[in-house]
Amino acid sequence: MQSRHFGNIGFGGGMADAKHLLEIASRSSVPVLVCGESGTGKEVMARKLHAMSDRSKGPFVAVNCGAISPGLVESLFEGSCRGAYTGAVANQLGFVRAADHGTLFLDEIGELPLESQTRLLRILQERAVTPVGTQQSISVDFRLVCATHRNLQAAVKTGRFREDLFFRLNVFPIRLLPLRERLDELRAIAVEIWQGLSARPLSADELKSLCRFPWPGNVRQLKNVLERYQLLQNLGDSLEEILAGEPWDLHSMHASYAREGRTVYRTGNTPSWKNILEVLQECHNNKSRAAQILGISRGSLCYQLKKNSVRPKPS
Ligand SMILES: Nc1ncnc2c1ncn2[C@@H]1O[C@H](COP(=O)(O)OP(=O)(O)OP(=O)(O)O)[C@@H](O)[C@H]1O
Repeated sequence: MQSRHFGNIGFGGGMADAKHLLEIASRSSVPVLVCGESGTGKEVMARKLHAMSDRSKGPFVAVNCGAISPGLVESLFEGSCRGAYTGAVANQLGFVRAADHGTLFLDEIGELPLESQTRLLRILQERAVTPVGTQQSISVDFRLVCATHRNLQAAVKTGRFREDLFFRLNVFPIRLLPLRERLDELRAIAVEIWQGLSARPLSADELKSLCRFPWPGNVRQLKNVLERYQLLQNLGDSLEEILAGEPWDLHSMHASYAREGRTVYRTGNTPSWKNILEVLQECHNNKSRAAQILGISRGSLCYQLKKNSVRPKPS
């Protein structure tokens, strides 16, 4: 369980639309579900929502549901009294009561085992907990914010997530787009992060370099790169060099883009030979589709294939 102060991360960078939604959500205590790929800033959102709400003076309790073992859910959420089970040497408040008059942030809610989902549903319905080892039901006043990188609706369809719980959580959904889909906002986010690292502003060339990459790791990856750059620039490393050394795991991104029929490289840069081969494989050698994903014409793709003397094998 963590209960941390809200850092100095603001909304300057690329969160204007989300800020508008947060302003609406902050005026009430309705449950909020923040969806988005890993690193898009879901926890940042949740903390900001708490800070903007009239619960800001209360606690913000963040729980990573993916890290809880099913056997401990009951006591971790509802608390326990001393002696309730072997090893219970002291009373435990539990996550829910720790968030009393504040916000309970359940990160990776899609990872919560089914059995634990039932328990959470009951807590939400009753707005109360019963600590392990007691018969006493204790009312709690908390605001619930959940986050997930999973498609919970799909998880409901496959029976992996309870439908009734989904509807309880999905009252006010906010979707954070991957950074590659808000490249126009990338500059603002980069400037904001960089301001916290250096007194020197980022140059136009540096910003241009940052915009050339698709950032599969989203804002987290951008932040890591900028932090590394801030440390290494004094040793003579250029931003280009640091970017070139990044492990760009584009594979999963290509796969999802191929399914959705969208383009990976929107910034006009020429894809590398390795990327061309990966995308072709992903598209089962459908050249039109591969060209679309790569953001180049079919003719350019055929030229590249010819130049490298490769004939895609029939799939
Ligand atoms: N708008 C932003 N401005 C500055 N930094 C940001 C912004 N959004 C996210 N970050 C930074 O990016 C990193 C990842 O953010 P966060 O943990 O909120 O993402 P997440 O979507 O919750 O990730 P995960 O799903 O992996 O838990 C953090 O270091 C955070 O400070």
